[in-house]
Amino acid sequence: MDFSRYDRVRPLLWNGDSLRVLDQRVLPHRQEYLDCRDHAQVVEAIKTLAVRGAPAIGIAGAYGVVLAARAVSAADGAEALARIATPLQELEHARPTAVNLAWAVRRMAAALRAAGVDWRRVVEAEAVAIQAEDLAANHAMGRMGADCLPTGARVLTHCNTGSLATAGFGTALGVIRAGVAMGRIAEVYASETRPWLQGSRLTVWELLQDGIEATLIVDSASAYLMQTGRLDAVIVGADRICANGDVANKIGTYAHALAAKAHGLKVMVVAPSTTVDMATAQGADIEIEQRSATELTHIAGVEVGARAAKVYNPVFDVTPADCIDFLVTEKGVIERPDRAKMTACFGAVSSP
Ligand SMILES: CSC[C@@H](O)[C@@H](O)C(=O)COP(=O)(O)O
Repeated sequence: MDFSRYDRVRPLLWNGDSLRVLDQRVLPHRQEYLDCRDHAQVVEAIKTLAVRGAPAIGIAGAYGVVLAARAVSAADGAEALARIATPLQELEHARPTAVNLAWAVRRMAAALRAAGVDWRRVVEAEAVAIQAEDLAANHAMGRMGADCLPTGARVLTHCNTGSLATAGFGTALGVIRAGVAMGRIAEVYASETRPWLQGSRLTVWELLQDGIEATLIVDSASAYLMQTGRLDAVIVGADRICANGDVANKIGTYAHALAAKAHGLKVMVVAPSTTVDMATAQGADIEIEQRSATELTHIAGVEVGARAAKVYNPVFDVTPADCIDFLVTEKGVIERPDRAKMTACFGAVSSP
């Protein structure tokens, strides 16, 4: 099936000299691209969420390595790598929870280390390959995930896992696009995703570009929708998937998953294998990013919270493996993931 009509948005455009980043901070009201010409601008774009979503920050990080490497002169790849140790650290640690970023920076470093005199060409080709592989993985996952759904499914998704969060098409949103195209999905609900509103600002906008109508709900309405029989499945992405199948994803995912289990609904997690981190044994070992208090106290720059309030703003949570019915990667679908099934599919450690 041809999904091209559902595949229009591109968050990252490499033009050979610079990385153009669709600025997600100002969507959906303005569509503006930032032009990143050095690795520091890429780091800033990742930290400030101009580019966000686990696979997308991995791809941005890869092009950040290209820009860092181009700024040095060296006889071969190994010498170039030695000269960009600090930029590599800055890129790898721009955000802590999504493993795709560290994975991509390490894969780029490995390519550079092995490259000879033509290292400039090699390093650019590696970043282009990372981006192309992510798009291909999303198309494959879309089909496989949609095949797991009953015809006429009514689904809820959280955060934004679409083209904006990836090379294109999306992970969980890719399954939703494919499911709509294949006639498997009848209704889509998107939770607004406090505090940064990835759901209401980005997911709803993306789906509208494709002519897919989504119904927006507040995050805390999901259990009520399940209780009143309006949903069949929850479909989400992931920022890091551990060796035992535990999944870190946007804060609120765990609550949706618990409610789904209490009401007998299916929970599907969709992510490329670049999100799998077999070196992290379990969810409790994942560093959960904390972001600024103003994300809660202000909305669109306007202060709405009481000034003296203490704020705690963890932006990811961990859904235990036993809440997950389907784990979809480009390598296939794992039902009820656990350590043995994860090891059989991904081996002991998957990072380069
Ligand atoms: C395909 S994106 C999967 C996840 O990265 C997504 O659900 C998510 O949690 C993104 O968080 P964000 O803080 O917006 O980068």
